[in-house]
Amino acid sequence: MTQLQELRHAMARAGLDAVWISDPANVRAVSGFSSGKDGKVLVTQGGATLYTDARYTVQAAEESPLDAFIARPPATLEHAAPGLAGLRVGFEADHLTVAALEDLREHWPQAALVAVQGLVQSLRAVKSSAEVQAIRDAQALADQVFAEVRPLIVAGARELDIASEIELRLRRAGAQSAFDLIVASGPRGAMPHGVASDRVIQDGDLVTVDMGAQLRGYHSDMTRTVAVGTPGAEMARVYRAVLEAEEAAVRAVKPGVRTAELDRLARDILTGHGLGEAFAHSLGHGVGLEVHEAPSLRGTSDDVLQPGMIITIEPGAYLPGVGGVRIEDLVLVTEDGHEVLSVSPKEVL
Ligand SMILES: CSCC[C@H](N)C(=O)N[C@@H](C)C(=O)N[C@@H](C)C(=O)O
Repeated sequence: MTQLQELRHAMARAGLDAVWISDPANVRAVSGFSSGKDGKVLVTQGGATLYTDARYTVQAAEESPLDAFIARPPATLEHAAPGLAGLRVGFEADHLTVAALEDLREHWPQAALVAVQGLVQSLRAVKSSAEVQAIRDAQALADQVFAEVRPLIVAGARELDIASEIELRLRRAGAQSAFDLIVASGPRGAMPHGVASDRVIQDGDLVTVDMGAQLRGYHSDMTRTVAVGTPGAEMARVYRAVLEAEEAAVRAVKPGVRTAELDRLARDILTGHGLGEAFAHSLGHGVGLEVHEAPSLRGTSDDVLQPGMIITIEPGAYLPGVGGVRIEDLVLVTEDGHEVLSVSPKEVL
């Protein structure tokens, strides 16, 4: 079943006649149009139209099988209005701005507008084989770039030097960085999202490198924490604890497992090492057209793993004023278990 067919089933279950898709990743998912931020899609039970403007006439025809209507608002909304009279039309409440909702109300006075959340996102959680290949390729590139850059992570280098080397190599390979590169050394490692700064790496530092490639619209995500010289005994102990939690959670990945249970498993191990409070975020998330997407591996999540999901497993421990460790793998849920897509070696400390 195509994503559009699945969406129509989901719409019927939600009692919707139509849905107005404005989230860029969702626009891309249902239409194939890669400039999702400059496009919208109206899906009804009988049709689907991509709305974009004249900058994208050629691109829309090349990328999307959907009928395209080339105009800017309000002409786009006026074009859609007659077909929506008397219908229940969903809009993406987690993306549409209040101003854009007012526009819909003004131009579609005869439609019943219904706030929906996660309608398309939930369909994106299970990847097609083409999507799995795209993410596999993005991760393979990230692994290759990490291997090239690892020797440059030495005392005297700046975090920014490492980040710019990674970005340059990704760019040269036709990709780009999936997010602002995290290179957090020494005490800066206590910031889970410590983007690269001008700090000079010191002998004895642990350095957390969290990087991903964006290739053909799909993302990868991986973290390695590496040692420069010999780290102190306390941070080496923290590293081993995080590695133990990470490996245990990866081993437990298989269809049918509740993601909240995985988070609990990793958290319990860190708690056993006195690091429960230091694990300041969720165990992981799905990865695809966005770096963070469904499923969520948060302790409060109701998500259950299914074959075809691609998730991260990334426990961490962050000690303010001292440093931090995160180790993250990108994992494909398979029919009978899992496959780890990230192959960069993990240090043994
Ligand atoms: C700004 S994208 C950062 C990507 C990074 N690999 C990452 O996912 N970091 C996690 C610590 C994170 O942000 N987790 C989220 C899902 C959370 O726990 O809320």
